[in-house]
Amino acid sequence: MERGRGPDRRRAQRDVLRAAQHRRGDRAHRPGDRRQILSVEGLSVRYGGVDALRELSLALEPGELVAVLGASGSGKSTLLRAIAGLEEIAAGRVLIGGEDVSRLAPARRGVAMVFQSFALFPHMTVERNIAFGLRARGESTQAVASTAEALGLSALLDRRPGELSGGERQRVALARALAARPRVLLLDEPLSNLDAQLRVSTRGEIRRVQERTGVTTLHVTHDQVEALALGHRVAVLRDGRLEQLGTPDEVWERPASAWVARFVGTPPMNLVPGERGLCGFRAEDAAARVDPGGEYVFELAERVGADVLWHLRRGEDLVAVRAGGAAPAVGERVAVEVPEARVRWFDRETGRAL
Ligand SMILES: Nc1ncnc2c1ncn2[C@@H]1O[C@H](COP(=O)(O)OP(=O)(O)OP(=O)(O)O)[C@@H](O)[C@H]1O
Repeated sequence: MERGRGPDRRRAQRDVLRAAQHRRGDRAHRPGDRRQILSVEGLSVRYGGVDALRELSLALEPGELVAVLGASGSGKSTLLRAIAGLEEIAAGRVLIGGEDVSRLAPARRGVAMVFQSFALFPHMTVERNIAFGLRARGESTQAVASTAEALGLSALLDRRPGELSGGERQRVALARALAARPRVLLLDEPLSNLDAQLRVSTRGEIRRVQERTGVTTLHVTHDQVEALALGHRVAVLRDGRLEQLGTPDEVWERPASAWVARFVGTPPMNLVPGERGLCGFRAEDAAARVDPGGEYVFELAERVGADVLWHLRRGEDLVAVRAGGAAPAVGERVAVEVPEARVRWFDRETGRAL
C-alpha cells in the first residue's frame, strides 16, 4: 500500500489527468447541471461540549468526486451525516443545487449514503435490497436491472446478503444508493471492511461507476493512498476544520501546511529547520551520497516496496531519503541535496506554507 513513488505516483498522476479530462467532457455534455452542485457553508456541528465541525465550508462541482481525508475523530463522518440530514447543525447551511436543504428531512434531500457496515437487509434478496429505496417511495424499479448490470451484480439478484462475499455486498450497497439516482452520493469509508486486494479493485469500480453516472460524490476515508487515488480533489480535515482542498497533485506537491505535509505520504515529507522557516522535501526528491563532509549521519536502511530508504539524522532532525546502491555503515557521514524547485517552505510558527 505504498504511495508516492514510481508506478503508484505515475498512476495517481494519470488518474488526475483523466479526472480533469473527464470533468471537461462532463461539462460539455451536461452544461450547467447545477442541480448537482453540493456546498456547505460555515458548517458547525457540536456534540455536547465537543466541536466536531467548526465553520467548515466546501463546494463540489457537479459530477465531482471529492475524497475527505482526515485522522480518526477529525469530523469526516459528521460532515457526511450533517449533509445527509442525520445530525443537527449548530451553525451554517447545506446547499444542493443552490437550494438550502438544511431544514429538509433526509429523504427529501436527494442524497444517498453508503455506510462502512453496508447496512443491507439480510432477509431480502439482492434485487429487493437494490430496489428498497425506490419501492419505499413508490417509484418504478426499472433502474434496478441496469444499476445491477453496471456493478456486475446481474447474476446475483436472487441471493441474500449472507450468500455474498464482502466485495459483492459492498457493490450491492453501492447499487442500492445509485438506483435512486441521487444528486449527491455520500460514501463513509465504504472500503474499510475489505481486504487489501479487494480494496484496490473496488476502489477502481467506485471510480468507474461514479464517472459513468456523473453523480457528485463525497468519499470519506482515513487512508491517504485511497484519497489520492480516488478523488478529483481531496479535502483534508483536521479537528473539524478544512486544512486543505486541492487536487491529489496539489496536496502531494504543495501541502498547505506542515501538518498536511506530515499527514500525507509514507514516509511523510521531511521537515527540517532552514533559513526561511521549516524546509520540506520528499524522500524521492533528495539525492544522498556518502561524503565525509556531509551534514547527516546514516542510521539505517529500510526496504519499502520498490525503494530503499536511508534514514539519516542531523542533530535532532530525522529524514528519510530514497537511495540506491550499498548502504553505508551506521554513523557514516552523508550529504543530502535537494533541487531548489522541489523544496517547500513552511512558517515556523503557524506551519502554513510560505
Ligand atoms: N454521537 C456523538 N456523541 C458525542 N461525540 C461524538 C459523537 N459522534 C462523534 N463525536 C465526536 O465528534 C468528533 C468527530 O467525530 P467523527 O465521527 O465525525 O470523526 P471521523 O473523522 O469520522 O472519525 P473516524 O475516522 O474515527 O470515523 C470526535 O471527537 C468524536 O469523538
